[in-house]
Amino acid sequence: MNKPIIALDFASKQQVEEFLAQFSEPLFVKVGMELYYQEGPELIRYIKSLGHEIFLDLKLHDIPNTVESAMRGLSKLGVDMVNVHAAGGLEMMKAAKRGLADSDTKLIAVTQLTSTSEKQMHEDQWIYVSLEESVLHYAKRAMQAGLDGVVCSVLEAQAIRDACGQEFLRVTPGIRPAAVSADDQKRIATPAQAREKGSSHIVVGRAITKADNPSESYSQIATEWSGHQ
Ligand SMILES: O=C(O)c1cc(=O)[nH]c(=O)n1[C@@H]1O[C@H](COP(=O)(O)O)[C@@H](O)[C@H]1O
Repeated sequence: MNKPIIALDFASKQQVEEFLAQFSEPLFVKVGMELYYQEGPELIRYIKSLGHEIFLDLKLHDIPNTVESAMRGLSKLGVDMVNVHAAGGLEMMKAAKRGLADSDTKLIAVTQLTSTSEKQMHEDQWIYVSLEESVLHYAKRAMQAGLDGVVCSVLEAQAIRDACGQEFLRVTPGIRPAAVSADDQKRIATPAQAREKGSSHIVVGRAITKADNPSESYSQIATEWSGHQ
């Protein structure tokens, strides 16, 4: 079972240091734009030096040439996973993969953000199919481009596994233990539902980072996710 990925949505290295000091085991952490735009590559090197796995979540979405060059730069960081927006298109996703050619970094594509409802997708994007159909379409395009998987919600994970196979990653944020509020997320599920419905990875931020006892919250979520309760 893959470790839950902890979203380090903090504003500074100091906050990251204080947070990570509460854990003794190797973790799988996600560095997103809030942190990376403040602390940059140096922070990635620091987290790697502690022995943690890293998902660098910058959600690239630009013309193919720009994305390829950006990925070539990111490939030197030696992170475990990076992402792009599938909405950038097949050519952009192929370009992103070319940029990572000399590294082992896994590349996944964001389908529809977990903060997006079907109604919002219709109103904002004028995509007039069901949300699941849109996510599935993006997943198939990502697979066609040679990517390793997608970011989706738990609600679409099973359909993607059926269509794209077990090896194609289904990385699912929007995870909320029953007692935690949904905040801005729309398509949410518990860690146990994620396991039952075919996620390959779960991403958890505030339910751990804002908990009174983050390490205890992490252990509970990891236990529920693994099914060994
Ligand atoms: O790519 C992501 O990681 C991502 C995609 C998505 O569709 N939804 C989503 O919430 N995320 C990220 O996953 C994390 C979820 O955080 P919490 O809602 O606090 O658990 C955040 O860092 C988001 O940026």
